[in-house]
Amino acid sequence: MQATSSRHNGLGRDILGLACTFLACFLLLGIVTYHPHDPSFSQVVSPGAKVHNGAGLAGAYIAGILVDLFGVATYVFPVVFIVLALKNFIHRLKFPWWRWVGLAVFALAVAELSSTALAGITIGKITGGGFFGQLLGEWMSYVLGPWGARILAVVGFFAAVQLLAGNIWAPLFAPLTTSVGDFFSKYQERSKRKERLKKLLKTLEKEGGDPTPEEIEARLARLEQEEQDEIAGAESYIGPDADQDDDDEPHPYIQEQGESEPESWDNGADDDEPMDLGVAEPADDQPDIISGDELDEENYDEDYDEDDPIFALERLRRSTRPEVEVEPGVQEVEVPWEPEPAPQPKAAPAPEPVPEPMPKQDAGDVPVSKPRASTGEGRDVVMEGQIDPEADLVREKPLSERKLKKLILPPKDILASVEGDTKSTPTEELRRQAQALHTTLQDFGVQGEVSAVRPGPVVTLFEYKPAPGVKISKIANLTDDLALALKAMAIRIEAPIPGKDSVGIEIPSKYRQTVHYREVLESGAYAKSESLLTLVLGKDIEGEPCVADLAKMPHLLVAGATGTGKSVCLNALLLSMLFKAKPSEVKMLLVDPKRIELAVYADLPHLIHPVVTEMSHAKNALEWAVHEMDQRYQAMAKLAVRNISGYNAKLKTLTQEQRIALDNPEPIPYLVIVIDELADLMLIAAKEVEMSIVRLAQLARAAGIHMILATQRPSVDVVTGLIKANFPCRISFQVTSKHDSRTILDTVGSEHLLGKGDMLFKPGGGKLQRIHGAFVSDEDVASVVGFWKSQEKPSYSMDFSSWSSEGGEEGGGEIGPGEMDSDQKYLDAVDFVTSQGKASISLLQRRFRIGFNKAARYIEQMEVDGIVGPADGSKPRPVLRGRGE
Ligand SMILES: Nc1ncnc2c1ncn2[C@@H]1O[C@H](COP(=O)(O)OP(=O)(O)OP(=O)(O)O)[C@@H](O)[C@H]1O
Repeated sequence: MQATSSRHNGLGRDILGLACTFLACFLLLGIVTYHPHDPSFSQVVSPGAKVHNGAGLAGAYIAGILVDLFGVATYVFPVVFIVLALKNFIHRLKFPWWRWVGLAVFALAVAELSSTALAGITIGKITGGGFFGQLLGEWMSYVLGPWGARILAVVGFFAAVQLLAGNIWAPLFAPLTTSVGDFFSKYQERSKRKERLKKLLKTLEKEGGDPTPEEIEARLARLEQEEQDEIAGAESYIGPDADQDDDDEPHPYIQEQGESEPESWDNGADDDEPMDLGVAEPADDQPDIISGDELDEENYDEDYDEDDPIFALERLRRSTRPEVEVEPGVQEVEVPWEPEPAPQPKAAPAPEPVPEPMPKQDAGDVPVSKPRASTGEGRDVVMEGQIDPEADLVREKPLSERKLKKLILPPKDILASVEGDTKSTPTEELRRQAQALHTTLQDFGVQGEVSAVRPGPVVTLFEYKPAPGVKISKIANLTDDLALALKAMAIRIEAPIPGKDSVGIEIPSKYRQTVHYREVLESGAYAKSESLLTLVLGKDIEGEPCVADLAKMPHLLVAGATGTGKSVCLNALLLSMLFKAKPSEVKMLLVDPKRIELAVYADLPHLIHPVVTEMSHAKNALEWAVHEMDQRYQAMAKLAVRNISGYNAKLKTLTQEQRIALDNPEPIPYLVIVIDELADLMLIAAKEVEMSIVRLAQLARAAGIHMILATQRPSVDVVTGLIKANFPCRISFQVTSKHDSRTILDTVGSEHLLGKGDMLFKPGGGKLQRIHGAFVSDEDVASVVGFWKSQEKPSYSMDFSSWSSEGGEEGGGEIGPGEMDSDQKYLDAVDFVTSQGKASISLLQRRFRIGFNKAARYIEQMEVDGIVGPADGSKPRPVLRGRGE
């Protein structure tokens, strides 16, 4: 039936492919051996005259008519048939419509050009553009003029080549655009420096005194550093400039992620480290701009400009320079900003609060770093040529240095290669099963016929069309009887199949195939999905890859009996995000009461907190998430946007002044909260946990916060009605009873699943879908996590052990004047805001790496102490006095 028809299809395609191959060869032969003296439709030769064409009389006639009509462009015709032949032979070969358009435009452009601009051009024995070329040329010259027509034809030619061959021009012009870009950025930097120096000289003039050139240079360097700090402060999350964003675009040939870079605000560096930006740029650029090369004797004389402050400084330097012969190298050393290229200057933030330093051998522990027997290739965690060939070296380097490297997404081949599991049930066996099914149903008094058989990787779907008058509930109730009669482990009946007049009977296949995670990851479904939160689920019963978008769900509940594939599924879901999103785009909060299931994710840079294993901390974590959601809503309200994508998009359009006026808003990454065992969490504080989860589930979508909850106890005290009402998307693995299935999916069915990742997926509002979960091994998980760890350390911004007390104190009790005088950090914060002349919560959060509550308390205390003024909307507060004044 189905199999037979697909075999017929395959045969038909093969025959068509052969026919196209013949036509391609025949045409090519006819065209290449075309001779103008051969007979054709437009030329009669005397009978018995010799035919020169290699394809005989037929070739002569066909080539003749084609050459008359298309001239040189005739050569395109064999190509058309070659493509058609390949398309029939190679099913996966894609030749989309725009390539056909490209081919047509190419032929027209060639025909036009060979009858006008390149008239007289001969390829083989074919000359000119034929009838159509001539017609097109004349018409275009009439409409656009001769030159206009030529330009359009040339542009058409190049456009056609681009359509056919992809973007080949960009790499060709890349060196040119880069050098032009470099030239302009150097020019810009130089002008900025001139401005700065002008201002400084004016200030110095006002101040009086007689500074030495070295002092001037030192002040200039300081000034520059301060400016960079300011910019870095403002852009600490966004990144210094658009260029860096562009740099982050993955290489199209390394990683097919054009598909997955919707938000370009990420600069690839650690967003929480403003000073890195300062360190990143000047090391190379500063000496270029001022010292050594540019101000040496030659340049000085050559580019001399009376008004140029740089030369004014050099004049001063020369006038005060001691008359001593100085070696050129020594002079370089004396330039005051030389020791500062990689400074940790005064505005540098406090060191990152990384609670547990990453053990050196972390990434080395990853088994994948060893060569794989299956592929025969080494699969180092850091792929050769993509980050650094020597992974160890990368790990040894200081963090700041590594941040300068761009973060790249893991390549898909970091996963173990999969071997095609192609053993499928023989057609004979399928026929026998269909017959047995038919007979058994007849035995139970159900009339009808098997209308289609669809074999899949794990189960085979038999479509059964009941005779008129048969109640489908009668078939649905026969599940166990059919399983017995067909000697099947478990049978699931879908009655009816949506949109069909049949009932689906799913019987386990004789040979169960494993759905490998890599297969689905490499499928078009995953590649095409642009969401950073695309989740790989597995394959449907017909073997089609299935992915889902967590951002749309917007939360997911996963339940199933123990040992049925939940942990593997969670790993697959987490990995799906790690293949698309950088730490600055998606943050994760993992809660793992069992302590071992998610332990492999420790030190993943996407984490905002080490994997939470203490349930009291997990409760705090959920409360924090609610608080974070409120903060995000406030931030979005400030920019008058409705969700985080709007927020991040609007941020990019803000000017520097607007940003400062809005208190330096920062881009908001997605936050994905994964709880591996909800039951354990509900045990300690069911009401509070439920309240937090429900609140998040109801509101967090717009704020970019999404939850994945897993449980092996799908009882009503864990998966409560309130939680269920707010989690429309659910996955159920095999469960032990109908009752559990109802608790999870509101319907029966998951008790008939086969375990080992076999699941029922309930999309929000949609029909239940049976999916065979993708299998991902622990080694693969470790490889991907190791890949990220080798690029960046986590920067934990939260501590849930102290969050509760911090939150508890918020707004609680009056703070007396001077109450915090013994808190050194508070005193530092006062000094800091005094030096800045303004104060805001986010400024303190960034500068001192403290939580929102603490920063808010500091600001409140400063207001009580009379150091800062009252709040004025979203503007920073003014500083009224310094400490001790
Ligand atoms: N998609 C899959 N394909 C093939 N086998 C799978 C798949 N998912 C899980 N398995 C098999 O099932 C076993 C149990 O899976 P897993 O550990 O994920 O179950 P679990 O539901 O998390 O169990 P527990 O609740 O006890 O932790 C795995 O060791 C694996 O061999």
